Amino acid sequence: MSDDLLEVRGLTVEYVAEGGSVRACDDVSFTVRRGEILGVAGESGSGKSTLITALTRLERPPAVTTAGQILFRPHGVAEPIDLVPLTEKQLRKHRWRDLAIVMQSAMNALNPVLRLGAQFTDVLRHHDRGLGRAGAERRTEELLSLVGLTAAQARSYPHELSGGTRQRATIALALACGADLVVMDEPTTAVDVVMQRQILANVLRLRDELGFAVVLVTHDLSLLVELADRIAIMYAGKIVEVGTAHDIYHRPSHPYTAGLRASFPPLHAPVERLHGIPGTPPDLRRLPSGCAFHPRCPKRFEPCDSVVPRLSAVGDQEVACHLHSHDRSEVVDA
Ligand SMILES: Nc1ncnc2c1ncn2[C@@H]1O[C@H](COP(=O)(O)OP(=O)(O)OP(=O)(O)O)[C@@H](O)[C@H]1O
Repeated sequence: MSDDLLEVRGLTVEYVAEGGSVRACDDVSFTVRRGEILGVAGESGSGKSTLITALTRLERPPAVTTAGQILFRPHGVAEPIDLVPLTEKQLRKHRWRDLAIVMQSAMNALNPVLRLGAQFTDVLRHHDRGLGRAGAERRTEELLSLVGLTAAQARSYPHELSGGTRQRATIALALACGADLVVMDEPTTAVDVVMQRQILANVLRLRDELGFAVVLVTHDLSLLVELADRIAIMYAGKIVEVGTAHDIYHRPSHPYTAGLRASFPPLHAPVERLHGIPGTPPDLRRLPSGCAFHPRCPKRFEPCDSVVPRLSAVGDQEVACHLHSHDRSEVVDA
């Protein structure tokens, strides 16, 4: 069986409006291996949430996927499934069981009028018709204990629980059906830093135990460096660099990655001075010519304002930057 669980090819998502469309995800390609944690980072507006909602086929108008493939290879399936053309009914077969989602706010995922335990047993029994009530309750307890919650908490309504507890419950719910891929969009923004660390440490432990892969979106690069195996950096709707968490942190190749890294506190050293990236991300309706980052880039040179750099391999990383173009003639001729 292929090691690649997910292979995204040329995914393009546009927000369609009368005055013109905005391409918030532009020809995005990457892979997610079985059991790996792939982080996606970038400033606000870079297209992270757009990518995630398209990936899980949850985008709604005005967002439209206009090109690309999302090839998914869940367990027990011989040929990869392209999620892009599937109908909602076809997708339902994969949701929870193969592909689970943890959204920014746990309140959106949990039904406010159902006790926590009932939501778990509903999901479990929907996906396993042979599972009796007692079996579903036992499994619910197991799942809640995985994230440190008690059977007593299963009898609570979501509003009776703290934000952190609700978010842990959402993660347990996402794991209820043994999904191969769990997609998380800023899963801990609603909770304090201590709880954030606890929740993410839980995700890491569960991943080691259960072997699911995670696509984790956050603007917090230092958090990803601690948690992710590989990191994809987005800027203006494009992936500009992908590499191991170690390389992204210690040897960033794209000047944007280097700037993003410098704007976060060091992992294990006192904070001295943080250097932000000058300027702001571009308005996607009026993208700069060439590399979208060039107006903010300290290393720009002659091709940068006229030629869009392509994502290409540089050692173990992939980088879209003219500084790393193998073939400068390609840059000059284009
Ligand atoms: N509903 C919408 N209608 C039109 N354009 C939108 C809409 N939502 C997002 N966009 C456009 O897509 C861009 C990317 O937005 P997206 O939410 O995917 O970015 P993000 O990286 O997730 O940002 P954040 O970290 O703030 O959530 C925005 O800058 C905006 O131009």
